[in-house]
Amino acid sequence: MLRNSLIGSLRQIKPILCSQSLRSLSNGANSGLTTIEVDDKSGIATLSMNLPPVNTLTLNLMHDLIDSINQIECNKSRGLILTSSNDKVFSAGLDLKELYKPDQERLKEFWTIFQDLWLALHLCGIPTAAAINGHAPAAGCIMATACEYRVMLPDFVIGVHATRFSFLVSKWMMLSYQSVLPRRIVERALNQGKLFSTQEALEVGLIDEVAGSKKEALAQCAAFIGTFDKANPIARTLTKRMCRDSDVTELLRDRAGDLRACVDYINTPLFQEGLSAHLEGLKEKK
Ligand SMILES: CCCCCCCCCCCCC/C=C/C(=O)SCCNC(=O)CCNC(=O)[C@H](O)C(C)(C)COP(=O)(O)OP(=O)(O)OC[C@H]1O[C@@H](n2cnc3c(N)ncnc32)[C@H](O)[C@@H]1OP(=O)(O)O
Repeated sequence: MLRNSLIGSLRQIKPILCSQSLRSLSNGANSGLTTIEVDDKSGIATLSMNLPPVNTLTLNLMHDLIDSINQIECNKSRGLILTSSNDKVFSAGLDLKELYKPDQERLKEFWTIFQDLWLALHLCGIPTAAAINGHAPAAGCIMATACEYRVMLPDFVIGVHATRFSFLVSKWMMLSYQSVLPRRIVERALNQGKLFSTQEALEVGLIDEVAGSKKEALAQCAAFIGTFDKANPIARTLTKRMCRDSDVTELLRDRAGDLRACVDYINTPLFQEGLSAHLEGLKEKK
């Protein structure tokens, strides 16, 4: 019953490219904001975000990421490693400019594609790992928590600091955080608007390992993906999705309701004033 409902709901987001032959993966279908490199020996695909200066999740980057995840999954790669081609920032999270005094229709599209991206990553059938080679605040952290394993480089920060600028997070974003960290730590960290240093993130379990370089981080992610070699891939995929069922059901059950609540909240003076101050702060930092 649970399995059937899960498979049913998963069909909604099944990659539409799966019938095509995609052995040589390219980003022809998107605008080049991501790159995919498949290691011929291991069969593992590395998906890099490549939107200077800080990989903000714009509509275009999110579209590209979803296309790329679908391509990698359809091509039956052995695993997916998400990383950044910027050596200082993994992702700065959602594009704040999209949230400031937004055009209402575009805001709806923006939030819907963010939901899609999280679902695509969270339910990706193959093993996933994040090589976090730079700062990963807010939605950058949420993308990393949607992966199955996290390796991070030293001297960066990761976490959801939304409350610092009067943002809330959706329940599904909170559940994503909570799928990695104990609830009491999530509650405290979300309320504090805490960004964890690499070392703190390791201590609480937000990341699994620290790496000395990006090359090492990719190797550690690949080693993690290798740990599934003895598992039957279909059984593994179904098991992963069953484990994640309660996290995604919350969103799949009422995507429209989530969209409405988020759009309403983003339009409040509380949110807009907090965002305006945050954008000023980013400018003044210079
Ligand atoms: C009751 C109902 C409940 C319903 C629920 C309601 C939900 C409401 C939804 C609200 C949203 C939910 C949660 C939010 C998720 C997000 O992801 S919001 C984004 C948060 N991210 C940040 O705050 C990160 C901000 N950036 C930084 O801290 C730094 O940039 C950095 C990542 C640490 C990198 O620093 P550095 O390398 O020094 O680069 P900078 O010089 O700071 O930045 C370069 C330029 O990029 C611009 N920029 C940075 N981040 C963003 C961004 N997220 N969006 C847009 N633009 C960004 C920065 O301003 C610089 O621009 P220029 O000055 O023009 O060069």
